Amino acid sequence: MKPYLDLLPSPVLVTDASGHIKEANLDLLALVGGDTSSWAGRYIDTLMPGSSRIFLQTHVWPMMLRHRMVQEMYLHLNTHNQEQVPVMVNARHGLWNEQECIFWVFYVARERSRFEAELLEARARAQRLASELSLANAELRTLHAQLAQRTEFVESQNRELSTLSETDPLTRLGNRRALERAVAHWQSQAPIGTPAALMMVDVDHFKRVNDTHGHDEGDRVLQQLAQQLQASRRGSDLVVRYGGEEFAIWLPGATPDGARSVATRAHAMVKKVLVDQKPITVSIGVVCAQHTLHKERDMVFLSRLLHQADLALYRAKAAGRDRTEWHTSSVGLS
Ligand SMILES: Nc1nc2c(ncn2[C@@H]2O[C@H](COP(=O)(O)OP(=O)(O)OP(=O)(O)O)[C@@H](O)[C@H]2O)c(=O)[nH]1
Repeated sequence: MKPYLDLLPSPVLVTDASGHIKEANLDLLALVGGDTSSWAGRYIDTLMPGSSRIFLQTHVWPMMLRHRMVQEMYLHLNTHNQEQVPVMVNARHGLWNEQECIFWVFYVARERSRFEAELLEARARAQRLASELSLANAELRTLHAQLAQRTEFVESQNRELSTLSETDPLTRLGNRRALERAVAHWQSQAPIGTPAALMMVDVDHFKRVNDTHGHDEGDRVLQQLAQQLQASRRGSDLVVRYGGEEFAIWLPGATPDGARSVATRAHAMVKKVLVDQKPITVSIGVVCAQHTLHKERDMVFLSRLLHQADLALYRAKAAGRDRTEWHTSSVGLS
C-alpha cells in the first residue's frame, strides 16, 4: 500500500496504535529527511520539537483515545535542514495490513502562520491607533469645552459692556445710545404708517436746586425724577436720560391722544418729587411721527424728531414752564 501513500499530495505517516512509526510517504520524508527504514519503529514525537511533543502528549493523545481521531491539531515538525515547520494534523485510527494503526496527514501551514502573525500585528496596530484616536478625541472634547466656556465668557462680557454703554450710571435709565437703538429697531420692524411720538422732558430751574442745595441733592432729585417718569410711561415706552437734566420718552405706536395722556401723567408724577417741600416741575416738548422712512434715513429721522421736540420744548419753557407744547406737523418722509 506504500505506493498509494506516495501518491497523496500531503505528508502522511502511519503509526501503530501507540504511535510508533510504520510508514512515511515521500512528501513526509522530503520534509523531515531520511527514508522509511530510518524512521520505522521510532516514536512519532521524535519528528517534533519539545513544545509539540508536550502538546502531543497532553492534548492529541487524550483526544485520540476518546474519539479515535483528531482534526486540525497545530504542531511543528523538525525538518531535515534543522527548521521547525508549522503543520496542521488530521489523524484517525484504521487498519493497515490488517493491523490496528493510525494514519496521520499533515498540512504544511507556513503561509497560514505568517498570515496569523501579520494579522496579530495588524490588530495590535489598529488597537494602538484606536486608543490614540480616542485620546485625541478626548483632548478635542476638552478643547471644545474650554472654547465654549471662553466664548460664553466673552459674550457675557460683551453683553455687559453693551448694557453699560447704553446705561446712565446715575439714574440707571438708558442713555442716548439706547434711544437710538430703540428707534432704529422700531423702524426696521414697524409697518409703514405706524404712529409714534417723542417727548423731551426738561427739569424746570434745576440749576437752582444745585445752587441752593448742592450737587448731591441735585443728583438725588434726578434719580427720583427718573423713577417717576418710568412710572408714568406705558409698557412699550422707553424713558432715557438724554443728558444733564433732560430726559426723553420714546413712545412707539402712540397716537397724539396716547402721547397726551403720558405727558399729563408725567407732569403729575414728577410733582411728587419735592425740594424744600416744593414740587419739581418739568417742561415737555412733543413731536408725533409716522413710520414712512426708508431704512437708510434712520438717523435723519431721529435727528428731525429730536430737533422738533426740542423746538416744542423751547416754546414750553418760553411760555412759562410746567407745561407741554406740541410740534404741529408730524415727522416722516413719503
Ligand atoms: N446734580 C446734577 N446737576 C446736573 C447734572 N447734569 C446737569 N446738571 C445741572 O443742571 C443744570 C441745568 O441748568 P440750566 O441749563 O441753566 O437749566 P435750568 O436751571 O433747569 O433752567 P431751565 O431749563 O431754563 O428751566 C446745571 O446747573 C447743570 O450743572 C447732574 O448729573 N447732576
